[in-house]
Amino acid sequence: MGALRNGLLKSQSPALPGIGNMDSNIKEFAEETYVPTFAPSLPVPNAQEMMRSDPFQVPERYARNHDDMQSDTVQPHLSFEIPVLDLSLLSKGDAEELKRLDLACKDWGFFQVINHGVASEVLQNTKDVTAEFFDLPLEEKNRYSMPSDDIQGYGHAYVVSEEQTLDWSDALILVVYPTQYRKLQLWPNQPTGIREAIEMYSSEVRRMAVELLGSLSLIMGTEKDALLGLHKELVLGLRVNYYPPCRSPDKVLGLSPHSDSSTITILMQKDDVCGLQVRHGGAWVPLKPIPNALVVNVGDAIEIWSNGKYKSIEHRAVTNERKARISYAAFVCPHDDVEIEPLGYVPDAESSDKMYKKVRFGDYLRQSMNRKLDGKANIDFAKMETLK
Ligand SMILES: O=C(O)CCC(=O)C(=O)O
Ligand SMILES: [Fe+2]
Repeated sequence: MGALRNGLLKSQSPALPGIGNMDSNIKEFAEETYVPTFAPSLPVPNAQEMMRSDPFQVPERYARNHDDMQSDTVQPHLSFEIPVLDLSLLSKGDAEELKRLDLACKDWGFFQVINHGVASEVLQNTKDVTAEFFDLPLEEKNRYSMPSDDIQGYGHAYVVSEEQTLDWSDALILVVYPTQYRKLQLWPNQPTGIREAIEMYSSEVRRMAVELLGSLSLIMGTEKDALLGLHKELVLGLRVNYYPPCRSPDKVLGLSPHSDSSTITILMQKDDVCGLQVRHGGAWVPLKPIPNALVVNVGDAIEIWSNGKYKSIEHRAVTNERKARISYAAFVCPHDDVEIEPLGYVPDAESSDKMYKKVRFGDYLRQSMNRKLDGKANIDFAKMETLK
């Protein structure tokens, strides 16, 4: 059975202590249920504690190559060119806004979304309660540590060797949808209300994702519900990134350059600290937060489905000298068993030749999670041999 290749079977969902009205959303599984695991990651020191114990040190494992860092070009004046789209117009099928979406996905692979319909209280509550989580003593947070075989829980992902340069961040990673994939033993219980906040925020993000998939289907020349249907089941993983300040921000990176393996990623970030940078024309462009807007980026799955018309753009996070930064990346993905390949009828596709072969999404995702974050290297797995 393909679905069981990378997962595990459990006969019952775990107990749900203190989860309040979330219980009603969770089915009782009398039968065996597939719950996927993703990839192992080597344990590394906690970045927040490291900073707390000695704010002036940058241990060798975190220090980036000086020449590489110096040769990076950052172009802050281009920040204002990153498109801002209105979801309420997109959802109504507004032709002009759909055209702008097409350009945004072609030229930038990144855009900010306003009028998305997620109440500002929901955004703020999620930010407040998760910030409180990261302020808890390490011992409390470690109750939700990632197990040795998976990257769900609190810890670090994508660490595959003792030699690789480490990112200046910690993360809490949880699969939220479908509900039967939840590993609730890794969902924090503290501070009060954190589970409900994650549930509420994720359900809003999922609604947004469905609307965006509708608009993307239209600009890809197909029926509005086509992309959602292709997912078989919408999988949503939430990664909350905590970037402690760094007194030498030019020596470290919060998150190494990478593209996301998802279909799309919906990202919330703190309004008052800049950190996200997007690759554009060979330079890095800071994505300046618009209060209450959410950021969306094209993931590898859309690049493959659109035969390269829409590109999953490399991005990275830099650290701030004084302020911690928290970002919330919701990765919207197809079911593991979905086979993705160029759709074939995307208008104005870059090439009429197929640039990507058919890949099972679960295999694609796991090969990308079993390596360090490394620019656009993931997508080679799906490239036609002749194009590698
Ligand atoms: O912190 C950010 O803004 C970027 C996060 C990100 O790219 C990710 O988690 O994949
Ligand atoms: Fe990312």
